[in-house]
Amino acid sequence: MWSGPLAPSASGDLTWENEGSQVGRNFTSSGLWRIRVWGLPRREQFHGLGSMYCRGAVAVILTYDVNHAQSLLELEDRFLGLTDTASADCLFAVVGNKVDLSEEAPGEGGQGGGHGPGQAGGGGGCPAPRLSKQVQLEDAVAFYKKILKYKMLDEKDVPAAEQMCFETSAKTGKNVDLMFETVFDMVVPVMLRQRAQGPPQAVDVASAPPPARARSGCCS
Ligand SMILES: Nc1nc2c(ncn2[C@@H]2O[C@H](COP(=O)(O)OP(=O)(O)OP(=O)(O)O)[C@@H](O)[C@H]2O)c(=O)[nH]1
Repeated sequence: MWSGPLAPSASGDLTWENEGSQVGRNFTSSGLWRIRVWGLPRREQFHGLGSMYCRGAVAVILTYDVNHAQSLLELEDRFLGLTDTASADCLFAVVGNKVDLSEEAPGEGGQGGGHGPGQAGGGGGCPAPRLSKQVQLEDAVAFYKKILKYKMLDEKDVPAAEQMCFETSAKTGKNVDLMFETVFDMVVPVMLRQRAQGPPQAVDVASAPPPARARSGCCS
């Protein structure tokens, strides 16, 4: 299901739009484009758009950087409120990205590292600097539980935190398919239930009565 433009293993450059601003070039990152909609943008001027994108959403994927503790805090402080417009039975996933930067590379002895910027799709034979992982999966699980509290959802009625918290790498593709497939497997029944429960919000133009023919001026 998640092939094509969402496949993180695909390579090649691509530009894409994020809330109206061109923010990136790198096809590997495009695997997280949909995540970006909810987790970003960081820039204040686009924040108003966040709640617009969340309106009626059946799933929200909140993404942070496992190597920057602040990015998880920001999800709570700045982005959780944007989900107020999501649908009542919206599913939430919490995704820690860029795990490749703090994972031990094969054959390496596990030295700590500096804080160079992550560059998915980079390469050229130079070993990437290793970062120290600042956010653990348990922190994401705790955040997921905060989301449930914020949304006043009962843990019994929603998927378990352990099912909805992931650690991914858009660079290596680690867990990206798993995350999207898990979310989609859960979202489809929610969407079907919503459809069965009520008519769509959209106006059905096909069944609308034709407008009375207006008399035009002298030439009709
Ligand atoms: N190593 C690594 N780099 C990544 C990963 N995902 C994105 N990047 C890189 O991180 C940089 C920022 O990526 P964006 O997709 O623009 O994400 P952003 O959230 O706008 O930026 P940051 O929050 O600063 O990471 C780009 O150079 C990406 O290629 C990943 O999983 N691993």
